[in-house]
Amino acid sequence: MTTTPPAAPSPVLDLAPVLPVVVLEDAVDAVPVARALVEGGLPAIEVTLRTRAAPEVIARIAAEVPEAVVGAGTVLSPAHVRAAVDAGARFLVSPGCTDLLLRSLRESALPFLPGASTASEVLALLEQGVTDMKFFPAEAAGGAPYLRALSSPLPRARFCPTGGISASTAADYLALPNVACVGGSWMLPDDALAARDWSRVTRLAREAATLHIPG
Ligand SMILES: O=C(O)C(=O)C[C@H](O)[C@H](O)COP(=O)(O)O
Repeated sequence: MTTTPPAAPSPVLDLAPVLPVVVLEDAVDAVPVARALVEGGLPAIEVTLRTRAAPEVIARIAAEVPEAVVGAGTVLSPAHVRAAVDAGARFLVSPGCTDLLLRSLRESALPFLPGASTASEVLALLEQGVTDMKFFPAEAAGGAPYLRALSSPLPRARFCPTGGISASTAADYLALPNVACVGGSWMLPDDALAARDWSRVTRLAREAATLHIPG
């Protein structure tokens, strides 16, 4: 049997109470969005690989917004890991995990947050030495009460719940002992992005950044 060293706890989880999830169709918006988020107090930024523009979005933020810590989300395959690393991503996030993906995430040498949503998936990651995870899709999978129920039998797992979380539900998650930060896109409403209303993004980011992490 091979033993794998434990994955280092992800410093990304400790940068701010909220990890903004950015989906951009046009790389021209990358730098203003990142600056708006950083100005609001959210330096860690997850750019999902769901759009064609995503690698360029990551590259521009990495090059032009040094105060930001930009990572890639929706990392589903070794090819995505390579694309994210090449673009300059500093952390990797996936909605779920497989052995193949976990191997590739480890080989990247970047901090990573693999997704899990059941006790068995969490246990499988713990067995691999991974303690920091994304709980996805957070609201649809059972929300804060579900995640609280996982904390008693699986106290070593630390989560960034993401998926369907809003400004009004984020605090419920942050009150849990097994939550380090929450992810979401609520500070980037579609209409604000369409209008390029960066001051509104900053305002929403600032509200998110001041959410309290108990203890
Ligand atoms: O594609 C992925 O890997 C994702 O990361 C999905 C995101 O977690 C959600 O799109 C963000 O959740 P919302 O706040 O509901 O927008």
